[in-house]
Amino acid sequence: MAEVKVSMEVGNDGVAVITISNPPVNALAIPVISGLIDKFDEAARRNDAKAIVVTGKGGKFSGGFDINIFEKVHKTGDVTLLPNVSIELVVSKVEDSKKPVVSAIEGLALGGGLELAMGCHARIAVPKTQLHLPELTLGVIPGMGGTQRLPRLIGLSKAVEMMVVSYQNQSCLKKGKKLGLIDAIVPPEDLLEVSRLWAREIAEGHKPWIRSLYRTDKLGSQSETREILKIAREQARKIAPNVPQHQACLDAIEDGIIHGGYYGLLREIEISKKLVSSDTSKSLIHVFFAQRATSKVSNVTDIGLKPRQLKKVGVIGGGLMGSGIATALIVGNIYVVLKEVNSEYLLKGIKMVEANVHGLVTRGKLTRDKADKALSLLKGVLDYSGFKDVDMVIEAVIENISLKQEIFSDIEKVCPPHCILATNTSTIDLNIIGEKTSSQDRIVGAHFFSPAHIMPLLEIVRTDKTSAQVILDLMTVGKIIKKVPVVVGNCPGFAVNRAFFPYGQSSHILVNLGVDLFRIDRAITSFGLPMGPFLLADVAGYGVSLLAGKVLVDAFSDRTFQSPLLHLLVKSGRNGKNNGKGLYIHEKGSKPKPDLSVLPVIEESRRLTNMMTNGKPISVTDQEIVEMILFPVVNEACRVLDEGIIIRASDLDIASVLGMGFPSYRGGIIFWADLVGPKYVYTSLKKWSELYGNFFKPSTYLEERALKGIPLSAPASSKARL
Ligand SMILES: C[C@H](O)CC(=O)SCCNC(=O)CCNC(=O)[C@H](O)C(C)(C)COP(=O)(O)OP(=O)(O)OC[C@H]1O[C@@H](n2cnc3c(N)ncnc32)[C@H](O)[C@@H]1OP(=O)(O)O
Repeated sequence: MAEVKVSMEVGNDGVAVITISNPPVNALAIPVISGLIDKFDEAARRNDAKAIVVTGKGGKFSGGFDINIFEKVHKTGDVTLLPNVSIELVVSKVEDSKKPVVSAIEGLALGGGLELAMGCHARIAVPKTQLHLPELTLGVIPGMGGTQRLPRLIGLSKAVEMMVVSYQNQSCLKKGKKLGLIDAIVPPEDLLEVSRLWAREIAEGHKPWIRSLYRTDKLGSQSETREILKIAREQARKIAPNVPQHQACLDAIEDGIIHGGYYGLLREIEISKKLVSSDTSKSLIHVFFAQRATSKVSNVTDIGLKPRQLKKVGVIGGGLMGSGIATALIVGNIYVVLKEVNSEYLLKGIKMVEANVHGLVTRGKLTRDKADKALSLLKGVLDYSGFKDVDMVIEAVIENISLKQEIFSDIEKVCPPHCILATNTSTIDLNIIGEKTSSQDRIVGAHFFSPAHIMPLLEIVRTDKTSAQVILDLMTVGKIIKKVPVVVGNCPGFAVNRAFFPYGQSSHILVNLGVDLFRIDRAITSFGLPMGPFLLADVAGYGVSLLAGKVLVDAFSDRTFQSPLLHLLVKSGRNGKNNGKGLYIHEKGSKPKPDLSVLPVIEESRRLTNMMTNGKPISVTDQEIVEMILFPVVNEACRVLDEGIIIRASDLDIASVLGMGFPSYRGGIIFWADLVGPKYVYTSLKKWSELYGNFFKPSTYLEERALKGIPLSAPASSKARL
C-alpha cells in the first residue's frame, strides 16, 4: 500500500506548500487529517512562511473524506470514530489561520475535498477539474462545512441545486468560476505558481482575504430564503421520497442562514452524526464499496493476466437487445459489424441504433461529433464475411436453443481462433448453447439488460470451462463501454433473472388471491423500485415474459406458480405497451394509467385459479404486499448464494440495484434482507408456504442462517462455481 502522508515545503517566496498524498484519490483518511493539522500548525509557527497553498499529489486534489471511516462506524456502531474535521481542521487551521491559505485544485475536489477548498481564502483550479458535493449519494450530508460555505460562495439557489437537487451530476468548472466558487482557472503547468502568487498577494493585501463562512453578500432576504427552501423541500420529497438526507441537508442550510454560519456548522455536525447511523447511509455506502468490489475476481484479476484489446465486435441480431448492445459498443469507440438475416431486419436494426445514438445526444449524454463518430463505426451485414477479423461476437437473437446452437457452430468456424464467443441469452444454460462446438473455453455470457445502451449492469456468465483471459477481456470491454461488469456462474437465469424469477410469480399469486393489481404496482414503486411487476410486464411485452419465463418455469418447476393471466391477456389481444394494449393505457407524454377494461380478464384468471377462500380476496397491508413479492426473491437469492453462482453476496446486491432497479438506498436485495432480519424473512415465508404452497417454502440456506442467527451475506459457501 502506498504511504499516506502530508508533506510541506516552504519556498524562497515565503509560501508553504502543503501536499496531500493518499493514492489513488487522496481521500481524507485519519492520518491525512492529522497530517494536515500538523502541517498547518507548523506553517503557522514558521517565520519563513508568510502564506500557505494546499494541494494534492498525482493530479488530484482530493476525493473527499475517507468513506472507509463511515463503513467502520457502521460495523462498530461507534460514531465517535468520526473526527471533528470540520471545526478542528477547516475552521481552526484553515479558515481562521493567521496566514492566508489558497487551494490549488487539479483533477477532482469531491465532498470533503471541495469543502476543505471552500475553507481556504481562494481557490485556483485547472480545466476539467470535477467539483462536486456527492455526500447525499452516500446517505449523509456535506459534513465539513459544505452546507454553510457553498450558499455563501455561490448563493442559496445554486447551492441547493448543486447539493440537493442535482447532487448526482458533476458540476461544470466554468460555471463554478462564474458563480464564484473558483477564483481562477489556469493551465495545469501554472497551477502552483499562480496559487503561490495569489497566496502572497493576499498576505500583502493586494488580493482580498475572504473567509467564506462569514460572508452574507450572496444570501438573499429572509423571504427569498424561505421561498427557495420551500421549493427545494418539495422537489426533494419528489426525487427522494424514502430517504432522510435531502431534507436534513436543507435543515442544516436553513439553520445556518437563520442563526449564522458557525451555528450552521455545529448543526451540520450534529445532523451528519445522526445520518451516518441511518439504514440509508449503511445501504448506500455498502453499494459504493460493493460496486468497486465487482472488479476483483479471484483467479481472474489477481493472476497477472493482461486484458487484450478488443477492437472489433460482431453482434448477431439487430432487435431490441442487439441494437442496444451495438449502440453501447460504438459509443465506447469499438467497431461493430451488425448481422441480420435479411435486409429489412438489418435496416430496422441500424435505424434503432441511430435512434439510440440520437436519443443520447438529445439527453445531453453525447455530443453531436461523438455521435457521428460512433455511427461511423457501425457496419451492417447479412452474412459472416465481416466476421473474419472480429475479436468478439455477441449473439443476441431470440431465446431459441436450437437457433443459438446453430449460430455458435457457425461462428466457431468463421471467426478467428482468439475470438470470444459470447451470448446475450438471459436465461439459457451456456453449456447447452455451446454443446455443438469444441470452443468451450471461449464461450461466455454477456448478459446486458434492456435498454442495453442505458442500463449499467453487464452480467458476465462463465461456465466451468470459460478461460480467465476471456472473462478479464469481457470485464475490460464492459468498463470501456461504461457498464458495471459482475461475474456470475452458469445456471438457468444466471444470478439476476434467477433470483428475480419469483418476483413476477408472487405478484401473480397476489392478484389471483384477489389483491388489486394496480395497488400491487403502487406498493412496489412506493418501496422504491422504478416500476411495479405489472407495468414492467407491459413495458417488456407479454411475449418476452412468457418466453424467458418458460426456461425458468421448466428449470424450477417445484417452486413455480403458473398464472393463466398473461395467456388470457394475450388471448384477448393484449401484448403490453408495444401493441398499445396492456394493463395500462400508455399515451405519449403522460404517465401510464390503469386500463380498467382489463378487469374482466383478471376476474377470469381468478375464476380459473380459484385460490380465494369463499371467493373473498385476502386482506393485506402494502408492507405485506411488498414482502410477499420480495421475500421469495430473497429466498431464491439464497439459493444462488448457496450454489456458488456468485462469489460474494454484495455482487448480487449490486446486480439487483443496477439490473432490476432495486433501490440503492436499501443496499441491494441481500443487504436489505439482512437489515429486515433473516429470521423475519424465514418465518414469513414459512407461514405463507403453509397457507399458499411450495412457492414460498424457505430454502435450506435461509432456514439454517435464520435459525442460527447468521447474516445471509456472511461468506460460507465452499461450492463457488467461479
Ligand atoms: C465529511 C464529508 O462531507 C463527507 C465526504 O467527503 S464523503 C466522500 C465524498 N466523496 C465521494 O463520494 C467520492 C467517491 N469516489 C468516487 O466517486 C470515485 O471513486 C472517484 C470519482 C473519486 C474515482 O473514480 P474511479 O477513478 O473510477 O476509481 P474508483 O474505482 O471509484 O476508486 C478508486 C479507489 O479509490 C477508493 N475511493 C474513492 N473515493 C474514496 C473516498 N472518498 N474514500 C475512500 N476511498 C475512496 C475506491 O474505493 C477505490 O478503492 P479500491 O481500488 O480499493 O476499490
